[in-house]
Amino acid sequence: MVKAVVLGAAGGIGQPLALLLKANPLVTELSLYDIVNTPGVAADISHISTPAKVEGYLPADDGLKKTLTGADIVVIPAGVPRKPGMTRDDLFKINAGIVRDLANGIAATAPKAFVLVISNPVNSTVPIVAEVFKKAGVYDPKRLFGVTTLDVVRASTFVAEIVGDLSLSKDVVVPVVGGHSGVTIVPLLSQSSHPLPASVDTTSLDALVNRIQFGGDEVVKAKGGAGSATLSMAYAGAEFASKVLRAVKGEEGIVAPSYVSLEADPVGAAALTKELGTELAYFSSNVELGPGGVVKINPLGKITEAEQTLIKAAIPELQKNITTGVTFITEAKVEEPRL
Ligand SMILES: NC(=O)c1ccc[n+]([C@@H]2O[C@H](COP(=O)([O-])OP(=O)(O)OC[C@H]3O[C@@H](n4cnc5c(N)ncnc54)[C@H](O)[C@@H]3O)[C@@H](O)[C@H]2O)c1
Ligand SMILES: O=C(O)C[C@H](O)C(=O)O
Repeated sequence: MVKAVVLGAAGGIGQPLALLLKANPLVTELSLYDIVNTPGVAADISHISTPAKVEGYLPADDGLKKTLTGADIVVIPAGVPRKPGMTRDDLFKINAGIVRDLANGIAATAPKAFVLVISNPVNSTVPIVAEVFKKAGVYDPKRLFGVTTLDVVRASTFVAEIVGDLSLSKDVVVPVVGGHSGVTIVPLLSQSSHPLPASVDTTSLDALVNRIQFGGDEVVKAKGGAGSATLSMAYAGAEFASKVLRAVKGEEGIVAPSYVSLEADPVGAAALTKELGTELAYFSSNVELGPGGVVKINPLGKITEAEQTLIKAAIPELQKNITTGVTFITEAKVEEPRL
């Protein structure tokens, strides 16, 4: 029995993600939560002829608690998306509080669930969830993931396009490491399962790296104010959730990049830190998954000088994003009781 939860389930990502989870044979119960429209979304999805039982809740009548009771995996796409001209960090002001409140709900009701954070800026929202869990005394770094799968999906697609055979895109594996925003997104194209054609010169390679780093902006621009990636994100989120669930069920050898706390695997973290040449509390690297979540954080391995330069550029930005997330909780002002 697996109960999956989507928080933010009526949104652009939430609806198709809920649909894909309903279609996942590993999911037996699907609980949907949003501040609007969840009963309608749940009623609609519940008519799909797959086994998962579907419920939808709003905040009233302890809806968050009912949603989360018995949850095994919680995926969070709640929050506002970008409009043209905004960075993901511009979303922090609104999304930090949303993610904090939802994390408090998870800590109280489903502290053992695997938590997959989609809400941006991921580099900061994952530390927010961790700090909330630490405060509540329920933190297990092996169970908390920032979803960076969309970067991996984009890299696979764009490489397949360049190789000239889109039918390969499902098989192309490119590790994308670092974090999930602009320069913190570092594709390791030298480790691509499918090497780039010799015709790809340095200029084209730089353009490809840039497209993977700023693929989100491409969609934001194309949507012209109507939000950011939703459908490709739902696909990516469902893929990553499925990997976590397959690993929980005992399938071995599941590896995927994800933005995790380096506390999840101190041994792997030590090797990674040596490669990075600096200590970071969170980083997205290839992570081996098992029944308890993170089993091993893999090192970067052999990378090119150009990739080393990209990593160097990512580090200060990541440091800043992590501190922003951590201090949002640790330095939060205690609200004065109102008389
Ligand atoms: N990690 C990634 O790769 C990635 C990719 C795409 C988008 N995102 C992020 O995902 C988030 C959602 O994007 P979207 O396009 O689905 O936005 P959206 O506005 O379409 O949907 C967000 C949903 O969250 C709900 N919501 C707001 N506050 C809530 C709360 N307190 N509790 C529960 N639900 C709440 C809204 O009602 C809405 O239905 C954004 O922050 C976006 O930047 C991340
Ligand atoms: O670009 C965005 O704001 C959404 C998401 O993070 C993406 O990469 O598409």
